[in-house]
Amino acid sequence: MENFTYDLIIARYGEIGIKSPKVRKKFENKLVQNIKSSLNADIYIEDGRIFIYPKNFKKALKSLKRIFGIVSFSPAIKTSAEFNEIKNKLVDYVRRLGINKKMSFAIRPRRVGNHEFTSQDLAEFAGDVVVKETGAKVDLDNPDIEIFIEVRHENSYIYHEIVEGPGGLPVGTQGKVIGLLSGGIDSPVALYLMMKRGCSVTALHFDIRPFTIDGNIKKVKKISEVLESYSSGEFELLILKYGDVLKKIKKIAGKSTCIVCRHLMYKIAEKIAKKKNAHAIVDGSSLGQVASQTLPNILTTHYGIEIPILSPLIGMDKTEIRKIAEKIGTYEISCESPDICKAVPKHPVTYSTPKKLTSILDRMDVDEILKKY
Ligand SMILES: Nc1ncnc2c1ncn2[C@@H]1O[C@H](COP(=O)(O)OP(=O)(O)OP(=O)(O)O)[C@@H](O)[C@H]1O
Repeated sequence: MENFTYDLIIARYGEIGIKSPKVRKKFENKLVQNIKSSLNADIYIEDGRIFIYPKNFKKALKSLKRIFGIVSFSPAIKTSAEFNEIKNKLVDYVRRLGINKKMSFAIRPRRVGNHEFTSQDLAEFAGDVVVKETGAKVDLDNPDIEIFIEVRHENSYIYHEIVEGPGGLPVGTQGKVIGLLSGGIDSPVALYLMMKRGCSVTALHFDIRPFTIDGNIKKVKKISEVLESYSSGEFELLILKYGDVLKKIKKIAGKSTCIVCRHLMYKIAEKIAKKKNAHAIVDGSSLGQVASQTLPNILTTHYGIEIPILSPLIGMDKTEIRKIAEKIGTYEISCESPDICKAVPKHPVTYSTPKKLTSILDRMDVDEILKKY
């Protein structure tokens, strides 16, 4: 690909295409806006394809892998729908690709609009051009290389690569969530998955020092930078001091420290959700992974919270979560230093109840705590 100069990138979207025309238009516009916020380019949408003319090609190819909503894309050259012009460009293209007589190829034609030829005519013509130019053999079932020629109205596009995009929905089309972001492996993955489903994210990190090491904040900031690179500019990180609150919780809650700690994090997140116009809280809980993540504890920690608490990792095991973390680039950062909370009791409760939680909260001035956030 390095030897090539292309004219444009053709990007495809998936799920947006099956929406009603009104929703589709809205999502398409958001996708274009997100692409524009990530790269400097002229962009057009036509017949369910996005035509991107970037100022910096290399950077654009890298950026498109991180824009949700894009299913795949292809760097392409453009010419008219005239067979002679297609021939000239195609000859140049297969030369640069280095196709030779030992290789096999297939032409994959596509046609949109009214033309005097069919897709089959186009494939036969183009196949002939390539055979004459290179001596390569046609193999439609298992070719060494596929050459795509799309004729769209008065233009044609030639390409040979289909690069996988991240899929999902454009960030911002599904509103905003408050994401609880620790320095661990799980929560960055949870937030990534919600961005992939179209949510913009305000990430909250509760700074629990002195119950953790100083390096944790630096780690959270680094993780946030990675997450931000997938967000098309719709990500922010808020770091909230929580050490003094945790001190109080530990003193009063004893074995239930983790339950009360998580519940108050949700309470604070709920308050911030109202301020930020967010519609849900997201965390990285995965059922049974640690003591606070049993079903009774989940019920208790969620008690009295009036907006949904979403846990996209709830049914995943550690290996699955780790794989995604590696793929998106947060795993190594999360592993840089251990993310241990020194407030965790020796024997944390695994079966708590809302009644028990309420009795502990009654002994704390929760309103006073919430006022600070
Ligand atoms: N200090 C924190 N700030 C913000 N959110 C937190 C914090 N600690 C925990 N959370 C949230 O609570 C979830 C469960 O945390 P817990 O420590 O019980 O499990 P974990 O498996 O270690 O999670 P992670 O790998 O995300 O740290 C986290 O995934 C995260 O969403």
